[in-house]
Amino acid sequence: MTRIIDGNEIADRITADLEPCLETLADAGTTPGLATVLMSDDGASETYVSMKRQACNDLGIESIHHELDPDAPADALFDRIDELNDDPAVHGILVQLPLPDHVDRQAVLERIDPRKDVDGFHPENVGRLVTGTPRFKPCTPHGIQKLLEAEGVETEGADVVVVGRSNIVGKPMANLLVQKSDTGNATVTVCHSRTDDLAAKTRDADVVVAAAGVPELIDGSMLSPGTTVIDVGVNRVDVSERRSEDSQTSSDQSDTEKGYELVGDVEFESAKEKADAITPVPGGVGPLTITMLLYNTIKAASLRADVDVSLP
Ligand SMILES: Nc1nc2c(c(=O)[nH]1)N[C@@H](CN(C=O)c1ccc(C(=O)N[C@@H](CCC(=O)O)C(=O)O)cc1)CN2
Repeated sequence: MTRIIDGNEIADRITADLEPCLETLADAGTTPGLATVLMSDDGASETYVSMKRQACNDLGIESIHHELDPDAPADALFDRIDELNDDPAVHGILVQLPLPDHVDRQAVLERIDPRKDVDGFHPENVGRLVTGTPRFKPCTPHGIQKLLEAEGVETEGADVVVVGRSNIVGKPMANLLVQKSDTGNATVTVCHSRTDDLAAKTRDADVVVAAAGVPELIDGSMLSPGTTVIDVGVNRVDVSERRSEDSQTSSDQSDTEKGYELVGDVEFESAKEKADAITPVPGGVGPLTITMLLYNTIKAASLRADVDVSLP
């Protein structure tokens, strides 16, 4: 029987375990603060930022929000980051990606004080991750590690295929999984758009992490029985397009109202027939991404205050 992994439930458990960390910090006179910066009018980015702010408010992390016009010059964003770097109430800074084309993303990420880089994207933090001394693990791959751990999926000696080589998910995921650690020790293959015979690679895997950003790239025919399938894709697909593509696909009422449907990088119905365990979209990896951002913000505050909060 295939296990459908409940990301919301795992995220809720980790969030509950973060509460005592906040109490310890409060006793030391610190309330963690997360600054979110949105320079986009993309609906998905707006949704993710508001989910992050809500999660902060629910847990007791101060949420400080900044919005910049997507047409503003890049310097406006650099100036805002400089202010947030200097603000003692801000422990973590998150610049929501993607950024407008005229803004140099790497320059932005490098402008953030690495001790406030709760995304873990600054080169200093990437270097620390690769060398096995992480400060902030990037939220989505860290969340996937937590999810595999919670589900009892052994990574030691496992063949893991990561599909996608982004700096946000694919590369840090591969790096975390090869580390000498209880949640690592895997043999990792990273596949991407130039990989020859992707299906041959995924069929050999014990665990597939699909993070290519291509709707339903992986289907059941590309998996062997018993695989654990982690779907990172959160693709918004036009409801009318989807209906005409596949008459069997049923969209619910709320999808029709929104005008789009969320589709993973995995074709869920066929993959479910082969997988031992699989994450759904929505309700799989996404909630963990938010929770691990809270985790990193608490870690940033505890490092600054020099207080051991015993993070879960
Ligand atoms: N600065 C960053 N930008 C982006 C990151 C990131 O980690 N840091 N990751 C992605 C998007 N992302 C977070 O920002 C994100 C994506 C999806 C979810 C999520 O919970 N999805 C829900 C469905 C939500 C919906 O209804 O649309 C789910 O899967 O259940 C959270 C965060 C790109 N940018």
